[in-house]
Amino acid sequence: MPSLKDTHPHFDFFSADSLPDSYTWPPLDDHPSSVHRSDGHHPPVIDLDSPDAVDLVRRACLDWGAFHVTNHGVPTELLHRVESQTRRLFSLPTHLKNLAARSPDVGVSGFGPAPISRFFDKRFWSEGFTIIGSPFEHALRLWPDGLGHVPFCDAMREYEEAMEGFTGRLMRLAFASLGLDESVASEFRGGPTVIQLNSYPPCPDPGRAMGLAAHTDSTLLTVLHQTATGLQVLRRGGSTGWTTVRPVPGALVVHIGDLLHVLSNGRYQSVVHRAVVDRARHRYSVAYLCGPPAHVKVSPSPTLVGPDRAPAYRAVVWGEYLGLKAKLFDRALTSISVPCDVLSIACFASEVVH
Ligand SMILES: C=C1C[C@]23C[C@@]1(O)CC[C@H]2[C@@]12CCC[C@@](C)(C(=O)O1)[C@H]2[C@@H]3C(=O)O
Ligand SMILES: O=C(O)CCC(=O)C(=O)O
Ligand SMILES: [Fe+2]
Repeated sequence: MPSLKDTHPHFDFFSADSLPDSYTWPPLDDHPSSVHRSDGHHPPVIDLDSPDAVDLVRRACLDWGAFHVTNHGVPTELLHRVESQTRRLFSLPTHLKNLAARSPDVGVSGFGPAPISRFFDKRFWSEGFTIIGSPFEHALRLWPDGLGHVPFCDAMREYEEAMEGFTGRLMRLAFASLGLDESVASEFRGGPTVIQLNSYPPCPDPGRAMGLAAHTDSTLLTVLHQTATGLQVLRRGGSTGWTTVRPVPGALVVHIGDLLHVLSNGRYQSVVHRAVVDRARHRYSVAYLCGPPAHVKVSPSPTLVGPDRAPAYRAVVWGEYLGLKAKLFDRALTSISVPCDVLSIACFASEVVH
């Protein structure tokens, strides 16, 4: 079984009093400690029970590709429990973490740097634990006494159930906001569970370290639970640089992923985001990555395609798209876009027919 040492030589984040060269990035000008923005410049907070929720979601998706949600129905007690089990997991000693390291031959689940880290020369100041399906097998290796894994697995299973309900509601809202039939959203429910636990230890030089580099998620939607500052988003079309998404107590953050970008034929763009780190605070985040069932093809919705609006992307299933992301990273979405010459032929053909 490969250990973390094989895939990513272990580095003790806590004993470092300066940044090693392999962790030193060019200065992050937009690090929250050096940027002070007005309060208006922030992804909106949407009350899911608001009668205007559909319009608010449409505006947020068009303007930001990200928003906060309150009244989401996920119990506060469960959010606390998931965060405390996440802390418990990352505070395990390295020799135990090595027993549950991600192994490329077996899959993506387990401890390791975020999979996209291999596209960068410099390392991320973070650790990740990816859960695909049940965490039971990995958790039993970490807590071999027969009981230690129970509170961790219970919290993750309950979170998964709560997220299935919540993302079902969100997908219906997103469909309605695009003018699509809400009932079709149910076809995209029930995909494999993917939870990404992230840990960002305190860092001696946060302005030159990167928690998680800029990326979009390969999902329909991602729900992020964060209680400390660190998430930043790029507002599409704006020239305003990185915006720090400060945690809103009790709210969950929602990101548009690449597959909703495809389904909406580019009307809703996936949000580019990253995580930065702090000098004093150890930050944790929990991402629930919502994708479609394995066999479901995602393509631009026929309702959003017409004679004047050709499909901008070809159909793709989640597994294939994840493979493209793992190979091409930020060129994955472009790799499934329909080239312009094909588009103009399609437009011409439809003009001839009509
Ligand atoms: C289903 C998945 C999405 C993800 C790759 C993965 O196979 C499991 C981990 C996910 C994650 C979480 C951190 C950011 C991200 C870009 C990464 O490196 O791993 C995402 C991947 C993704 O959305 O492409
Ligand atoms: O920790 C964060 O704020 C971002 C995490 C994230 O982008 C991810 O897990 O995909
Ligand atoms: Fe992400």
